[in-house]
Amino acid sequence: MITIRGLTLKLPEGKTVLDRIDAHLPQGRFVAVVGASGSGKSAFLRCLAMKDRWTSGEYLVDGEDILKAGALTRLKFRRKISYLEQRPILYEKKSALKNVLIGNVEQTPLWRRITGMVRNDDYMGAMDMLEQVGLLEHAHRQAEKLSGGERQRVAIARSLVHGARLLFADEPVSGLDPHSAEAMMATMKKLCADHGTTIVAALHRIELAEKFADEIWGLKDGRLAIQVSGRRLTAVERNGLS
Ligand SMILES: Nc1ncnc2c1ncn2[C@@H]1O[C@H](COP(=O)(O)OP(=O)(O)OP(=O)(O)O)[C@@H](O)[C@H]1O
Repeated sequence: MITIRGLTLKLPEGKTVLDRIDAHLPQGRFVAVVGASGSGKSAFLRCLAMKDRWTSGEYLVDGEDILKAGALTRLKFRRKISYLEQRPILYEKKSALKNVLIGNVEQTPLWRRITGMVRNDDYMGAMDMLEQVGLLEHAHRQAEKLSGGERQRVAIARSLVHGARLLFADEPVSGLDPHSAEAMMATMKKLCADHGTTIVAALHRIELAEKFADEIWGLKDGRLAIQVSGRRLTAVERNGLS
């Protein structure tokens, strides 16, 4: 269980981007973060992924504040989390499988990186991940020949293959056609339900959040204005976010 207490992010010039956010993030949940442009969705995800330094607050992981923990505890936590960019960069000439295997590079000894030799375990792990994101049949297709949705799924597989259990995805379906966006949302939902991965994704489209996410967190001017679970937003809640 992860608990966020009083997460605040202030910019050096004084602007408050995130304002005393409190939330619980249980394992295996698919959380959609919605809100108007500029409400703080990206900043929120970047703070949760520990890419931006919190101005104040507590980030409790199984009861321990990870922001105050020792280097080893922080490192262990960082290994469990992954951050997916809006437009992930893939090695265009390499296959989907190779791209996923590259996710393991940081855990690969130098001599194997140089020789390009892949351990059987890594190969199986990458193929498992491709299967989980529904891309097994495209494992050997070059990245440049994949559709936008397929590329996003390669990126998800790559970000989870090294054992991350917690994925923060910034607008993972932006730029995808409606069908691919739905397929991507279904893939993320399945990763949470079947594999216990916890996913927090920023989304522009509330109807996608309502259809696929377990919880919807609504940001308004850097504050967590709405937290709903298992239901659609009311008209008042929707209007309040815009
Ligand atoms: N490093 C920064 N420097 C200046 N302003 C920033 C910085 N980071 C965030 N902001 C400001 O903080 C607010 C929140 O930005 P953020 O990108 O998190 O919003 P968002 O909800 O993700 O928006 P969008 O949906 O347009 O991507 C915005 O007003 C933005 O301009």
